[in-house]
Amino acid sequence: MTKPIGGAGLRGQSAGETALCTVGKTGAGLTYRGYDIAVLAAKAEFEEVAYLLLYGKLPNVTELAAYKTKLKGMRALPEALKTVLEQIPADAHPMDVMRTGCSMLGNLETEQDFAEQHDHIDRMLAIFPGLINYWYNYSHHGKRVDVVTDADSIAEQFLWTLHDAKPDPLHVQVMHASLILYAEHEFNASTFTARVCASTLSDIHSCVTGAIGSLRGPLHGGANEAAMDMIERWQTADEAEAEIMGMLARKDKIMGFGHAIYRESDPRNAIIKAWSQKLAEQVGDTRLYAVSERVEAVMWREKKLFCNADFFHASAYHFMNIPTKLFTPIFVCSRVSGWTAHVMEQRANNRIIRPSADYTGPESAEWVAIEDRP
Ligand SMILES: CC(=O)SCCNC(=O)CCNC(=O)[C@H](O)C(C)(C)COP(=O)(O)OP(=O)(O)OC[C@H]1O[C@@H](n2cnc3c(N)ncnc32)[C@H](O)[C@@H]1OP(=O)(O)O
Ligand SMILES: O=C([O-])CC(=O)C(=O)O
Repeated sequence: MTKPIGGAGLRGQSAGETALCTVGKTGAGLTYRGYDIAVLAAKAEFEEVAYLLLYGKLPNVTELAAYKTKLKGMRALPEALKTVLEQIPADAHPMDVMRTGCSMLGNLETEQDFAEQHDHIDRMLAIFPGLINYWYNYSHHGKRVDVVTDADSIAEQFLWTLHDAKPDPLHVQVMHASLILYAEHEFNASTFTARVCASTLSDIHSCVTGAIGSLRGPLHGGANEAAMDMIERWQTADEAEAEIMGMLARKDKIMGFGHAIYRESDPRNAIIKAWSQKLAEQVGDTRLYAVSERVEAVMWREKKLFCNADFFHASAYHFMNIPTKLFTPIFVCSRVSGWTAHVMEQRANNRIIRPSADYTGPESAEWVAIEDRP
């Protein structure tokens, strides 16, 4: 079934060109610069994919090693940023922490010229995992974690700075796949936000700060947390089925299902689902994976709605002992690569993004002096 063109949410309308990504072009596929997501997720490290998006080609051995060394050297948090993070309370939303952290970084290390863009982008990629986990550990456990670790990759750095220990290699492998799956997705809401901001010739931190705000919402990146909150309420697959049937009858939105572009499946789902199953076996889970699978089956049977990238990410992250509130910040640590690739693409061929609106207000209104108004 093809989706109708036009209508609410600019659905089906082209809002520009990109050489970065195709979404659902053959009905279900996803490619980054022509490479199939399934191949990238199976064979690449996240840094290779970030390099592909940001520098235009897959790196060779020397280029990848140099890129990882560069990123490794950019992990330290400025003291002023630590001070700001330490002021943010434990009950703050971690996406608000990401937004503030990114904005503060822009105050401390302001992009003065677009010629510096690559260095600022690489700095954000390198610093974001430590940034959120420094705040998390300080606000929740009173602990100042060292974010300058020996972690070999962004995937490992996230888990290492979260748990303040070298992570399980299987978990690092899953994180690479997860970061690759989340890296880029054409003109989704947060990327479009970044491009609109870039089109005014604003600085890179403003583009990313705005994008973080868009990703925060439960209809976009926030769905992975919302999915987790939902599935962890259920003890058995049968209970999950009964509850989902009730939610559908009440016309509730089921988080982690449906998509604005894909019609029959999200190609990222099968990949993260397989990892979730493997992790379930590792931790001896007999509940969450079974619950998730049943919800998937019921949603397809009842509504022909399929899991998007977020649904099985919930259980996968949970099995790796990642607190639910940090799920969407991981999305940021990944998608910053796609956002900034789009910012550079926008800057390279810019015209300010300024669509028109169909006016629906009154034709003309008569001025009434304030003392005469009802
Ligand atoms: C990484 C990501 O950002 S992926 C998206 C993450 N977001 C979520 O998982 C939130 C839940 N999903 C949704 O809200 C939607 O599916 C969106 C926002 C992703 C896409 O929205 P739209 O493009 O407007 O959806 P679409 O046009 O396909 O909806 C068709 C119908 O299915 C319904 N529907 C879509 N998704 C869901 C859902 N998750 N649960 C229940 N019903 C749904 C819609 O309400 C709509 O019904 P209607 O015609 O009676 O109004
Ligand atoms: O494309 C979208 O609308 C949402 C999405 O899946 C993403 O940003 O990864």
